Amino acid sequence: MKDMNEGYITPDGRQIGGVLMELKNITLKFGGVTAIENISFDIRDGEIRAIIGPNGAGKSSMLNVISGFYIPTEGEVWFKGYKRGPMKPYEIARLGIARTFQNIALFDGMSVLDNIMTGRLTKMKKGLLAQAGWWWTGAAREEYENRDKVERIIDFLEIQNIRKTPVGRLPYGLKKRVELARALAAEPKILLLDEPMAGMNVEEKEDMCRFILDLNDEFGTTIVLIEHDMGVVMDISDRVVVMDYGKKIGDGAPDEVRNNQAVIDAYLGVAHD
Ligand SMILES: Nc1ncnc2c1ncn2[C@@H]1O[C@H](COP(=O)(O)OP(=O)(O)OP(=O)(O)O)[C@@H](O)[C@H]1O
Repeated sequence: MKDMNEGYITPDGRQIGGVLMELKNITLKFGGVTAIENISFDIRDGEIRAIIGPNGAGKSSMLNVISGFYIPTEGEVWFKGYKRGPMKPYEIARLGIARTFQNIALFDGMSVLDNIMTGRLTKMKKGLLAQAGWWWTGAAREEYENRDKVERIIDFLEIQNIRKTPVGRLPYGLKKRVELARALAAEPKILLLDEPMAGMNVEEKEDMCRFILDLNDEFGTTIVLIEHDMGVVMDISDRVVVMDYGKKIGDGAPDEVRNNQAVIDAYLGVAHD
């Protein structure tokens, strides 16, 4: 990879920009357990960045540090050139960070459309009083705009035909797609995907891969994903961070990481010294 301060061009010809988020010497401890030990890496504008590693390596913990949900025990997180302090969930969303979860977190009784609309809550500027006088105060226009954005996402993810269906009735793969739609509704700068293909069949995985690549392309969204399916990771990621026992053991383009001996050993379960 070339001069990282200037960004870089991917093998498929996409221009990746400057540093969007920098994680500096991150350590995270839960009592006596060190989930992350002194890890540094950056996330660049427009990049698809994967975090991989065996079970218990610390990947979810790292995603929670990136999202601002966990405050690291040591180290700093810089986002868009500013050092980030403790934040409330709505502040995280307003900063432009959205995520999906390992276990689907949707409202089963609500329609697909209403679930996706909940993803726009942090974008709504008008308060309840304005909603009461919604026509005069501009709340009506805002609602139309919100609906418009949501409809665009529904079209993009090809879920028009289920927009009125309660989420609880959908098969697993479609629920995951609705979760993605809800995260996109917040128009995030960085989208965090925690095992987006887990539990999917081959066809659902192919669809999800296509949507991730397309949304990165169409909306310019930077994506950080944790994924166990190595084929998927190597196919769609620009750069990969590899964790093992809370440490970073590799970082680079898929080909570099694939040929890294420490990574091969970690995946083959070679004993540590
Ligand atoms: N809230 C917590 N309290 C205590 N220990 C935790 C907590 N969260 C994670 N850990 C521990 O931190 C380590 C890293 O866990 P983490 O879930 O981040 O790994 P992971 O790589 O995401 O694993 P998996 O692939 O199985 O999801 C593990 O030893 C785990 O038991």
